[in-house]
Amino acid sequence: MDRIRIRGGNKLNGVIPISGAKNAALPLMIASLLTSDTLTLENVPHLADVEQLLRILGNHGVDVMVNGRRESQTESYSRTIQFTCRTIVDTTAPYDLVSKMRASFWVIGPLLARAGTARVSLPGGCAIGTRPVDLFLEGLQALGAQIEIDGGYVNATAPDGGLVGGHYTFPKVSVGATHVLMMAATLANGTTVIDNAAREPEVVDLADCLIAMGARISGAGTSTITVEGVTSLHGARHRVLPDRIETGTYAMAVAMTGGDVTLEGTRADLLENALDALRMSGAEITETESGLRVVRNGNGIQPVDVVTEPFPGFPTDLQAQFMALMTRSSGVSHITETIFENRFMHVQELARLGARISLSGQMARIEGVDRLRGAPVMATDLRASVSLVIAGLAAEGETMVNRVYHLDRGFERLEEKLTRCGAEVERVSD
Ligand SMILES: CC(=O)N[C@H]1[C@@H](OP(=O)(O)OP(=O)(O)OC[C@H]2O[C@@H](n3ccc(=O)[nH]c3=O)[C@H](O)[C@@H]2O)O[C@H](CO)[C@@H](O)[C@@H]1O
Ligand SMILES: C=C(OP(=O)(O)O)C(=O)O
Repeated sequence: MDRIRIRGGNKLNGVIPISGAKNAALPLMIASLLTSDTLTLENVPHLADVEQLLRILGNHGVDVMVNGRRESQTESYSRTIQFTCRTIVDTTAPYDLVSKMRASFWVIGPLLARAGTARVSLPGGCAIGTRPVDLFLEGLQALGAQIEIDGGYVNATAPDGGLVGGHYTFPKVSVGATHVLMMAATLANGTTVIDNAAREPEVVDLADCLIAMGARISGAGTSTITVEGVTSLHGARHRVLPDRIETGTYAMAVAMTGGDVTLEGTRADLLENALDALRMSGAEITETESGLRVVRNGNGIQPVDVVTEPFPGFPTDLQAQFMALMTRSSGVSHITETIFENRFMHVQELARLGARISLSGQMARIEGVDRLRGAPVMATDLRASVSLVIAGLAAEGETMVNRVYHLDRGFERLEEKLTRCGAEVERVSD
């Protein structure tokens, strides 16, 4: 099981290429099920979750051709991948595949829309919460789907003539359920209106791709999305959105260590509230032609209170990373997690490095300390793992982050990207 060894104390200076977004690539890949033509995706990141989804899509009959190229170490590894699903050969998504990667549950929408039937394993929860799928099922029922749950599987059937356009208002914002409902609605008979839809940039990216495939969608990025069903979709070529969570993560790493780093291939509008919080903490962030320049020299880290919210609020996927930054602030800060019920597992690991954090329900109180000291720590989930790396970069001595398979789900070539900027970070394989 791989580990990551960090020797802290170095500033970060240089350039970090930002990869395609995991949370955009996954729904885009699943959209390939909606057409018998070829969907070509550019800038697909090399991530464990992407590789797992390739296996799942292959199980449904998607042919995959990777003609990206592995460039020198100084260039991004982004790949161009072609997906062709001439026929859906299997409408079952089995437990042993779905349980490994929650977003694979999202195939239920395209399977229903194109094949009229789907048997998809319930994904089960994960470290950060139970993560039910009730909103997915309610939304699909609003399009006429018959749903029953049996033996841990969702059995879904569309009406004989196919799904029917409907109106569904989400009682709470769900990114995945918005993706799924939007994809299913593209091939429904009639018009679908989705209210209280997720506004994340990844939803807009998926809508842009679906429109390129011939879908009729308006309102993506707002709370109301309208989809006018069509009889079929055709192939397209689409470039995966830059990863805003990776962007925010590395910006927080620079804010933590001090230094001057340009994050290449990303955009400020992807981060909204998170950028505001970073600037309030004392980081100088400016837009450049190639991306974002992050500088923190001299002045310390200011305490900042944040509350996680759906986009454009502060993203829950940056909560752990921001907490790591706040452990070295000059005062007391508060972080409130409103999206997931169990997303503070990094707290006890940060405490092993000397952080002073107390929890009261969904709120963490962080009292900044003058120094962190390296120690062995355990990654518990994807974003918690990288918060330990950020803390290790500023800790005195050596920090060993165990169970980095969590990290490999969502961060491409992290050690290389940090080492290029002066960090002492290496992967240790047992
Ligand atoms: C692959 C991907 O894009 N993952 C992201 C996606 O996850 P995901 O789409 O799973 O997260 P959701 O936006 O659906 O979850 C938001 C909240 O709604 C709840 N919920 C969701 C669905 C449902 O049917 N019932 C229900 O109660 C969840 O448990 C959670 O408490 O959005 C999350 C919130 O921005 C991010 O943290 C994840 O990184
Ligand atoms: C929670 C995350 O992903 P997933 O929904 O795939 O678990 C994440 O990207 O932080």
